[in-house]
Amino acid sequence: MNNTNSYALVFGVSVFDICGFTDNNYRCNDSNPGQVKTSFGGVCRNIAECMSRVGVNTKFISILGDDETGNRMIEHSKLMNYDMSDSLIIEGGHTPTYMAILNHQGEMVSAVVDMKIIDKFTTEFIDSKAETIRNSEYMILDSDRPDIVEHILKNFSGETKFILDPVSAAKAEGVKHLIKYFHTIKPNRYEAEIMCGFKIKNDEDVRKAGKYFVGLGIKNVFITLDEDGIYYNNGVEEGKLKANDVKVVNVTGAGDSFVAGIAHGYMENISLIETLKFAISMSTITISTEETIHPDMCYDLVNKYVDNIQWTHVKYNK
Ligand SMILES: Nc1ncnc2c1ncn2[C@@H]1O[C@H](COP(=O)(O)OP(=O)(O)OP(=O)(O)O)[C@@H](O)[C@H]1O
Ligand SMILES: O=c1[nH]cc([C@@H]2O[C@H](CO)[C@@H](O)[C@H]2O)c(=O)[nH]1
Repeated sequence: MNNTNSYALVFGVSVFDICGFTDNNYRCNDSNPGQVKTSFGGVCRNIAECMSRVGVNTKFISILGDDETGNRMIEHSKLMNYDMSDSLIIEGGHTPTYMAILNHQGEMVSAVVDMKIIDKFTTEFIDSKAETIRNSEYMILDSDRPDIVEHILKNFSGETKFILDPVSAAKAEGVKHLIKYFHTIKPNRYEAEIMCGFKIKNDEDVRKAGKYFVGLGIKNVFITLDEDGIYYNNGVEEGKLKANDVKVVNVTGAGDSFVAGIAHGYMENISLIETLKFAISMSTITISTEETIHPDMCYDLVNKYVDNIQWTHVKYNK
C-alpha cells in the first residue's frame, strides 16, 4: 500500500453459504441431483476477504453469533489478514446462513437468507466505533439495516468516503433516499432501477441512470450488467467495459469481489479504467469457481487476468 497505516473499513454481515448446484436442467418443486458446497459468505465479509487477499489494509466490523460458525469465521479472518476485532459478538446468537440453488449454468434460481441477528446492531454500537470510522479512507456499506446506514451517513459525513453495495433490489429500496451521501455506488441493473425510479432496458436507460446518480453528487457510479460487464460514469469519463470469453461456474460473489477491486484501485490511487479492469478481473476469477471466493484469489492472479483478458471498451465521451 502507499501508506501502510491507511485502511478501508467494511461494515456489515458475515454469512455461512450453502450452495446447491444442479447437474442438469433445474426443475422447481423437485429434488434435483447435484452437488452441495458450503463456504463463508456474506456480501460485506466477501468484500473484506477479497480486499485483504489483494493487499488492501482492511478492517471489518461485523456481527456474529458466539456459535461454532462465528468462531471459525473469526479464526479465518486472522488467516486472511483482515481485522474483525471491532465486531459485535452476540451471546447465544446464530451466525447468519444463506442457502442458494444454482442451475447448471451457475446462475442463482432462488435463495433464502436467515440473518435475524442484524437486528442487534444499534446506533450506540456504531458510535462506540467512531474512531475506527473516522480514521478510515473509505467505508463500504450494504443496505441490510437502512436505519443504521442512515445514522452512519449523517453522523460521519465528510469524515470518510462511503461506498454502497445495495445487495438486492428489495434492500436498495430502503436506502434510495440516502444515495446522495455516497462517494461511490455499485448497484446492479435492478438495484439501479429501484434507486433511480425508472426501468433500465437498454444502453440509453443505463446512461440516463448514470447521469441521474452523478447529478445527485455521487462521484463514481458503477452499474454491474452481468455478462455485459460494467457501466461507469464519474461525471467526466463514461462508458462500458467488459471481459470476453468468461467461464461461469457460480456467479455468487461476483459483485462483492468487484467492490473489493474498486477499493484496491482507490487505495492505490490508480486510474479509473485500470481500477475497473482490476475489479472486473476479480469478478471473472470469482465466477470461475464453485466457492464464493476463489481459493487462489490474490494480487498476482488478478494481474494475470487483467493482462490476459480480451477487453471490450465502449467510451461514450470524446
Ligand atoms: N454471466 C457472466 N458472464 C460474464 N461476466 C459476468 C457474468 N456475471 C457476472 N459477471 C461479471 O461480474 C460482474 C458483477 O456481476 P453482477 O452483474 O452479477 O453483479 P451483482 O448483481 O452486483 O453481483 P452479486 O450477485 O454478487 O450481488 C459483472 O460486472 C461482470 O463483470
Ligand atoms: O441478503 C443477503 N443475501 C445474500 C447475501 C450474500 O451474498 C453473497 C453473494 O453476493 C453470498 O455470499 C451471500 O451470503 C447477503 O450478504 N445478504
